[in-house]
Amino acid sequence: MSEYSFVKGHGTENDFVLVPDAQGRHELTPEQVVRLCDRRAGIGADGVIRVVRTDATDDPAAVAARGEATWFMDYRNADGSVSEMCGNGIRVLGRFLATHADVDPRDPLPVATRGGVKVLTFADGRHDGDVTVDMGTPELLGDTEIGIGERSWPAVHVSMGNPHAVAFVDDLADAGPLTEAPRHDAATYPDGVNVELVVRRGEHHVAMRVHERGSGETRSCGTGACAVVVAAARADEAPRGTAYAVDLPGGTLSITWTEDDRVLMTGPAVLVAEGLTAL
Ligand SMILES: N[C@H](CCC[C@H](N)C(=O)O)C(=O)O
Repeated sequence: MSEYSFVKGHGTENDFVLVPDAQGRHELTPEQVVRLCDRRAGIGADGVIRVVRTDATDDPAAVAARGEATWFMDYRNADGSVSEMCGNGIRVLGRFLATHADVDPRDPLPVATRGGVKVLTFADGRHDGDVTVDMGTPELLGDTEIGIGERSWPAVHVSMGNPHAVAFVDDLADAGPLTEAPRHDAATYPDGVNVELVVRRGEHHVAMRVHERGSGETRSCGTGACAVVVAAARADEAPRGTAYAVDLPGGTLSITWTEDDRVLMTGPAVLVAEGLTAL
């Protein structure tokens, strides 16, 4: 077993183990990711983020982003599966780079992901404030349905680079404990899906729960909150540029679907510990 340095962080209590790997020497196996995420036998997290230079990995998304982004976010879910994008995680990655690498928080920070290059900006150019992520253009892909226990709800299929099914419910408690993946159409979601349940709290104000593909119910999901706002803004016929407040069990995110069809997500990012771990 070799030792790796790690940093533990979270964004609205969606938590991650970051593995700094600038030179691309620590490609992680699914088994290693599962061990890192184990909340008893490991450090514990909803996912793992390997932070690697785009010129130090042959991941196609990183190779395609060379010249545009120095850093690549290699995101894995707690079950070891790979995901295209992680909204809370990329804010935590930004915080790490602004405090541990030679990244100047006064400048926009492009980061390569499997869902394309995302640009981060730091509030007031400070390394310790909220982080805004340009999450790119959402895709509204039609209507679908999800099922939990005896119940089912219509849902909206939204992609933020990763797949989401957004269901408006009367009460977030209606679904009970989200102990297993909600039923969904396998043809629509051949690689699984992140499922969001949402209620309205006021004008341009919603609250949600999420069952994440590969991680189970989490306290927050950044891409999920973006998918929720796209579905809600369309249903509300809200003017583009309207900021929505999204309450999650782990905190609140501010999300805007802009006039040029991009989604901006703003929220906190907290580093809570760093150390060494055997893998
Ligand atoms: N927690 C992440 C989402 C991870 C999505 C992952 N579960 C997937 O398989 O797409 C976020 O803040 O966006």
